[in-house]
Amino acid sequence: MASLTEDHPPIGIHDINDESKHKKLNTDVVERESGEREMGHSIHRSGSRPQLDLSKAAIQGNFEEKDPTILLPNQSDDISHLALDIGGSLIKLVYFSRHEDRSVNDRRKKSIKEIFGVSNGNRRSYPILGGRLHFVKFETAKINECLDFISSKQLHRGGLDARHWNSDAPDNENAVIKATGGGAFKFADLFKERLGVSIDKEDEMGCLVSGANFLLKAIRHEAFTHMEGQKEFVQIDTNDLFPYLLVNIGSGVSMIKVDGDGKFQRVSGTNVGGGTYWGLGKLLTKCKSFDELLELSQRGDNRTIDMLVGDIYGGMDYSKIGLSASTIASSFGKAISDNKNLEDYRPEDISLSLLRMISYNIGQDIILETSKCCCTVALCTVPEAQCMIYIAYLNALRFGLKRIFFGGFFIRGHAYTMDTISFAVQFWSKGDAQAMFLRHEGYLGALGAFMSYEKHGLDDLMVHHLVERFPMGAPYTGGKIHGPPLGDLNEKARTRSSWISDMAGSNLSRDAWISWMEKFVRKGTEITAPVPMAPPGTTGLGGFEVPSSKGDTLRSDASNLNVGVLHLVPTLEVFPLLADPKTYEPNTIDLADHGELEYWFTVLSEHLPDLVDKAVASEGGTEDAKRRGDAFARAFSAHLARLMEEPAAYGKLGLANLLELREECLREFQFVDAYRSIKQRENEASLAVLPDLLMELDSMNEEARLLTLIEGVLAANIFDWGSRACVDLYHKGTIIEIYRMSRNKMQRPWRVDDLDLFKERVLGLGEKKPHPHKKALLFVDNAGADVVLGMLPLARELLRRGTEVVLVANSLPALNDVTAMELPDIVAEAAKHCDILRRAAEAGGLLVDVMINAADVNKENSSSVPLMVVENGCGSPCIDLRQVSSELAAAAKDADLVILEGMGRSLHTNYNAQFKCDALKLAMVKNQRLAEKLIKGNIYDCVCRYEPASSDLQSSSLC
Ligand SMILES: Nc1ncnc2c1ncn2[C@@H]1O[C@H](COP(=O)(O)OP(=O)(O)O)[C@@H](O)[C@H]1O
Ligand SMILES: CC(C)(COP(=O)(O)O)[C@@H](O)C(=O)NCCC(=O)O
Ligand SMILES: [Mn+2]
Repeated sequence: MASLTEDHPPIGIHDINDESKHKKLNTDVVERESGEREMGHSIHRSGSRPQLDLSKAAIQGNFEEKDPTILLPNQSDDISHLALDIGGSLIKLVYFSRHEDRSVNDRRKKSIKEIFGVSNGNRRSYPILGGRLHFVKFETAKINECLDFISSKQLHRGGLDARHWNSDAPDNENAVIKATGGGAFKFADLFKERLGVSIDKEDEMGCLVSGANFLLKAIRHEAFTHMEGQKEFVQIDTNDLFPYLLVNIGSGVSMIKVDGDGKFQRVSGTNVGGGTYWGLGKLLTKCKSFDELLELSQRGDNRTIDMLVGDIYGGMDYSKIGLSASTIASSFGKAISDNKNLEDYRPEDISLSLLRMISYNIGQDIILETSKCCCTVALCTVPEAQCMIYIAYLNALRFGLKRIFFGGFFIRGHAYTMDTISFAVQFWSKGDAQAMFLRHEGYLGALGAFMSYEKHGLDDLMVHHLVERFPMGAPYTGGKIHGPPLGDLNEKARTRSSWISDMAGSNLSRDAWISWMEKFVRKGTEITAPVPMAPPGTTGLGGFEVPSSKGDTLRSDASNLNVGVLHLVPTLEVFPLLADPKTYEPNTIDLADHGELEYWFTVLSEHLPDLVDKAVASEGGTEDAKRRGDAFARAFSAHLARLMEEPAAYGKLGLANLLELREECLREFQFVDAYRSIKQRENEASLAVLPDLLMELDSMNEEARLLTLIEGVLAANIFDWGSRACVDLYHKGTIIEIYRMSRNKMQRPWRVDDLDLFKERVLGLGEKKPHPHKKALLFVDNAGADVVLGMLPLARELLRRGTEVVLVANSLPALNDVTAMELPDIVAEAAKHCDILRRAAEAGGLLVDVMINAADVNKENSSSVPLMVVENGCGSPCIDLRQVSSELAAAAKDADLVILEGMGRSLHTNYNAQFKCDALKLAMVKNQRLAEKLIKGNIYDCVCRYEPASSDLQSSSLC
């Protein structure tokens, strides 16, 4: 069983290459490092607080360098980003790292700022810089490892980058770290000695409370109930949070009545707590870790060692005082007469007996303390932890508190412990009070200390500002490469290329759209999978065993996979056009249904080898890339395995979360854009034929044109490298065959077909006049044909009708989705051949850098409704509209039409979303099961769902 006392492999992916660097940093590390490695040496990265002292700043080294190191000699103690809770058993660290600087040359941004008047952080008097909150713990007994960790990351000096700007300077005399817990006093000198920093001591109870308040207000899925193995997240109404009882079970136990921010009273406590259980357990069982001890208890039978009432009363109850024969009369009492040695008892039984005894004693002590003694409780029949919980309940009762939140590392996310606690609270309160647990149970104090830094500006963070992401702990990143090396990329690509051209030569002339389609074929033949289609197992998963599920036993790695890094993105906002953000649920598919989870688990697992191949090839197929590919596969598989075991481990789980997790894992291992070359090739091929498509469209009447345009969007949505069925298609046929098949499937009625309704609005009907929308937000999906031949022509049609168009694309790559960074070039290329697009793009500020032939521009005709591009704030094939970029939120303010395109954005998420404005959801369903479930149809069926904003919201017609 792995434990804190074992030597973990080094932390983070870069450590794989340099095992000596962090050797023996023995932690339950829950953090990510990749982002930090990506960072440049920029001034913006110097900490979580903006108050940098820039006086005497100087560039160090070569002025010609792109990102020269900047020295800030006077920067002192005002970068707050490390806080500690040094407890009797564990040291908890919370630290903040800045997001990597993404200030790339994005011509889109300038115009967006001008048009919408938004810039990051303009809602605050000083900017909050985006970053990440990391959670790490160490054993207090191994404080030197903690100091090494802080020192290796230079956390005491304002972050990783500090070593760049001040590497030769002596440690800063004035540096101060906020810390709470007894160790803040005990180890203050050690910190000064080893790190040169002073400890600013914060009150422990105050920190616990402010940590709990912060979590309960800012994290969507922080609090949960746990009954009979079922975890259920509770959305706390922040206006109705107080009062509550906070029971922190650490080494000792504290019970705190919380009435508000900074308003609390410690009402009870005891010295017999988690530390007692662990300490005695260690002595008696020789267990090496707390988890091992806890796991033993699950297989224990305390009756072999505890003296029960029945043992004393000859098997009978002592009914006069209400004690049953099975009640523990004396913990460990049997050892008196058994005449056995310690070795003769099973460690499992000792552990369980101890767990019960400790809990019982905690209860009894607090009874005395609170003068609420109840002798029936002293020998009560309820199991283990319930006595102390009874006391918690008594206290809750005393103060009229209905909610009891349990924190502290004793809980350890342990299902058995939580179930016992919940049962007891429910039992004694007759269902009136509720026990709730916190995902960041052990980090309340450290978070509170972190919050106590003045002016770091995190106090008013809202739920949508925080995105939790899951890095991998050390055990999964330290592995070796498995499987044979990748084959010869060129050879495979050549073979495939000639095969595709053979196939492409046939049967084209029958098609009406032959002119541009023919060219597409020619271009399309160049679109080969740029990476080998290696058989599963040759990379990534080869040789890797996913951690086995152990049913109800504790997982050694669970604490590495329990809490993630909290990404603070203060510029995220709730999409303003959501009809009701409170009831909005992005996921259409709830993975709480185990059958559903199993299905998607299989889909994602089967897609993994192919994805790893693409990712490795996208990074040049180097040894390093293969190593990272392998680590990515391990990490993602471990997450999937963990979620299979406990679907709610990381908060409420929907399909969108799984798909995002995959993208996050790729980024974790520095796969910046796995489908980059596929996207490029498909863009080129599509752009080459766009003018012909546009010509053809222009020759149609407006009704035929609108139909063809919507058909085009649906047909082109087939180019989806995330769908197993589609990827299989790409292996079997040419791009042209796929497109043709797709167009042929376009016969109406589609499975969900509201086109007539949409047409009526856009073109009018009979007496009804056309009523163009003022402004449309087009959430685009895939690169290549999807955006170029599908969404751009649709955008052009809207522009032509006087509708302002905003193309909304991903901020970060995900599968073959087009990103906001890529779109301006695509639009610019398209605009070369299209006046409407060109003028609109100019008006939208997208064409500022493009060489436009002056003669082409008809000045009189140059005014146009604008075409713009905004980023959506995410990097996933799905979209959670509770967390979008501020620029999208600003762009949405006066929009009256939202078009969501693709399976991820309009089916997996948002299929049931209601908007304040008209909404058009367009997608091809590229998964049989989803087609059956969602639209009672089949794979490749299409959805054209139009929902007008009007109060008489019409239900879509399922054909
Ligand atoms: N990995 C672990 N190592 C040691 N103790 C652990 C571990 N996980 C859970 N525990 C339990 O958590 C207790 C410490 O809880 P914590 O909230 O950190 O309190 P403290 O601040 O007093 O150290 C330990 O005494 C033990 O019962
Ligand atoms: C990841 C996707 C949502 C992307 O689809 P898109 O949004 O591009 O239409 C989709 O490919 C998907 O659900 N794939 C997994 C299902 C499957 O392989 O059948
Ligand atoms: Mn997509």
